[in-house]
Order: sequence, then structure tokens, then C-alpha cells
Amino acid sequence: MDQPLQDRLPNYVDLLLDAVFLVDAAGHIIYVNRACERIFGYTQREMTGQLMVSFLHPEDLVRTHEESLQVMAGFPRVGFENRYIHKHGHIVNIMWSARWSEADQLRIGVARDVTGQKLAEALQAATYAVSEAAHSAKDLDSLFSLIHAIIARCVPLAGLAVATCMHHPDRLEFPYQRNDDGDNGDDLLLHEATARKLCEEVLHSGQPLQLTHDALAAPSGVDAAAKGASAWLILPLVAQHETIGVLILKARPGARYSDKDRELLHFVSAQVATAIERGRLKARLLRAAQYDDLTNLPNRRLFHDRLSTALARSKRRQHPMALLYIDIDDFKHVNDTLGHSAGDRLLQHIARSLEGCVRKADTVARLGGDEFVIILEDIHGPHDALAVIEKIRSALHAACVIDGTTLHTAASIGLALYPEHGSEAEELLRHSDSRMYHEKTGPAP
Ligand SMILES: Nc1nc2c(ncn2[C@@H]2O[C@H](COP(=O)(O)OP(=O)(O)OP(=O)(O)O)[C@@H](O)[C@H]2O)c(=O)[nH]1
Repeated sequence: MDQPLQDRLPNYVDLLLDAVFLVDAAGHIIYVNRACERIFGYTQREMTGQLMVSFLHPEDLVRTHEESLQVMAGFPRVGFENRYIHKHGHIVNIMWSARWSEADQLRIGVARDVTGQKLAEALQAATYAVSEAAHSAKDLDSLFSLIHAIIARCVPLAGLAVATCMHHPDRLEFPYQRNDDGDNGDDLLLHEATARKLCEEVLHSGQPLQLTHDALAAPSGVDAAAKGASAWLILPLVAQHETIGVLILKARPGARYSDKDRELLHFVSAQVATAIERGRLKARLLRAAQYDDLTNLPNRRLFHDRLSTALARSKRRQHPMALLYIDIDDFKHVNDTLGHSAGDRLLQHIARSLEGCVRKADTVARLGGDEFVIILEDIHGPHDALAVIEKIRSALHAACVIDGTTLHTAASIGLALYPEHGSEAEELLRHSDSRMYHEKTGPAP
């Protein structure tokens, strides 16, 4: 303790928690205090004499070079941030305060490890982004794309897939997979059979799974071996204590997911699970508002939307279109003799038969009860619509067995044509309804 204070100073510098660097004009480390080991993983001896940039994250090279020129030009700087690669391979975020000593021809820099803060900021940003995405995404597909972009901002990502078991706990579906490495950007990411097996493992264990080989990768035209194996991470998606699926991440070539990455991803995946759950609920509500529960056909509300759209398109293209109003004959008799649930099954059968008589682009809707409507677009004239009506009559008349009883269905069908019978939706609907009624009741005596 008899040592003068200035002689003891180096010991005190070694007690500092921040790393103190002296770097010469060419970028060699002349001195670093002991904190370097805590922050970068390298001892003082290992760092001294090395080029500072040899520890730097390659993506920060240019920015850091520009910053060092500023410092050496005599501008003291506080708050510059860049990234270094820790001896164990993970990224360390550093915030600098630095100045140039003209007399010593040295840069004096103090490096503070802000990795923890960066992680907290990244968590906050990701949380905000995921909740924004959950609000703004118009459907689950767009939500998955937004989530892909958010995760790519958090960790090194070369592809993402989402597997869900939302419809059935034992049936995994892959509603989203995108390989950023693919030649056209949308190559399939996964070898589905392997992915299914590994995802099921994660679903059952509830634990993430890290892989360092490419067993999960889809066979592709690109020479995958030439690019080297990628690291993969499968994370469970848990919303309200229920595992609803998994996220599958493919790391960028050469990258591995660090503990910090996994910590971040663990948190993000919980947010993502909640967002998917919310998206699923939204989709379900939307579907319930637009589709008939029994037959899965568009309901009256969606039919009106489709009719306006189809009419607007026909007007624009000056192309005829047809509207068919279909009411099943004596349907009540089926309910009365075979029961309501047999009646339900017959309605479902009729729905499928009607769909089978038209093109995919046409709309078959159920207005309610035993009333259906069909919008036929892109017809050339009445003969096309009449041909469809004939097809419908024979499809309905074909035998259908329900509860051991063979049924042959008949229907009254009213036809309205645009433009002959009206140019507005209501007019066409009224016309087709009255033609149907006319057919059902027969000509007035
Ligand atoms: N099973 C079942 N029956 C339904 C449903 N919705 C309406 N119905 C029944 O469908 C029948 C329709 O009867 P009506 O409008 O008299 O028609 P109909 O018996 O076909 O007689 P016509 O149209 O005059 O030939 C009624 O018995 C309703 O209760 C449904 O979702 N399921």
C-alpha cells in the first residue's frame, strides 16, 4: 500500500467492468484491461497485438472503419454501437466512448457490453411488431409472412415454416413454409415426412429442438451440400397453456442460434402463438359470418357481396351472367318421414351436387332452409344457363341413399339473366325468385 497512487492505477483499471482499449493508428490493440475476458471471452494476452477488426462482426466492418476515422480526426465520440464475435461464437453488442490522443498517436476507447439491453430492446420491438402484425394481418397467411419478417430481424434466418395442429391435436398441418435461400425465394423449405416426425417430438416434449444437420431440408435442385449444412431450430408454439403447433427456423449458412437468440425466440414464439390463436379466432368468426354452418356454402350475406361483384364485372366486360334460384320440392316430407338429421344430410348432399354442376369460379350459396342460389359468370347466353339447369336437375334426381332410404330430389329453378331481366342485383334476385315460384306453383288456373 506504500506504492504511489499512479503506480497502482493499472490495478484499478483492471477492476473496471468496462473494457478499456488503447489502439494504434493501424488498428492494433496496444493495451486492453482485464475486463476484455469478461466481455469478449479473450484474455488480455490473446487480444494484445491483434487487429481490433479481427474480433469485429463482419457486417459492421465498414461502419466501424468510418467511425474510427472520425475519432482519429479528433472528434471525441460517445454512443457508437457495433458488434463483436465472442470467443464462444456468439455476438456481443458494444457501446463505445472513444477519443484520439494526438500526443500518443493512440485511440483510447471504453467498451461497454450492452448485449443485455439490446436483447431487452429486441424483445420489446418484437413484441410490438408481433402485436401490430396480429392486428394488421388480413388473414393467417399474411400473418405468417409478417412473422417471418419479424423473426428475420431478430436472428440470422434463412427460412421459416409454421406447423399447426389446430384442427386436430394429432394432425399436423404446414400452412406456411418459405425458404429464403431458394433460387426463386419460395422453394419449399421442408422434407415433410422428417419434419412431421421431429415436430411431433417437440409437440409432445414441449421442448425446443436444435439440429445441426440438414435432415429437415426439402430435396432441392440446388446443391445443398455445396452450401454446407444449416442449423435448425424447432420451437413449440404455446398459447394459453396449449401447444398449438411449432415454429421451424433454418439458420443462415454458418450461423448457429446462441443462448441469447434462443432466449429471444422463446419469448417471440409465445407472442407468435398468441397472435396465431387470435388470427385463427378472427378467421373462424369471419367464416361464421360468411358461410353456412351446415353445408359450408356461402351464406346470404356473402352471396349478396358476390352477386354485386359479379354484376359489376359483367357490366364492365359487357358480358352476360345468370342467376339461378333453386328451391327443393317437398323437402319438408324428408324431415317429416326420415327426421331432421337425415334432412340435414340431404341438404349437405344437395350442396355438393350443386357445386359439382358449375365451375369453380361460380358461386353456389344457401339462402336458408331448402333454398339455394347460383351465380353463373362468363356465360355466352341463355343456352349456357339452361344447360346448367338441366345438369342440376339430373344431378339432384340421381339416387342418394340416406339412412338406407333411396331419395330422388327435384327442385324448382328460376332463371334471371343479366342484362335481359335487370341490371341491378335486387331486380335479378326478384326475377329469379318469381320464376322459381311460378315453376313451383304452376301456371295459374
Ligand atoms: N333438416 C333441415 N331442415 C330444414 C333446415 N332449414 C329448413 N328446413 C326445413 O325445410 C322445410 C322447407 O319446407 P317448405 O319451405 O315448406 O318447402 P318444401 O317442403 O320443400 O315444399 P315446397 O318448396 O313447396 O316444395 C321445412 O320443413 C323446414 O323446417 C335445415 O337446416 N335442416
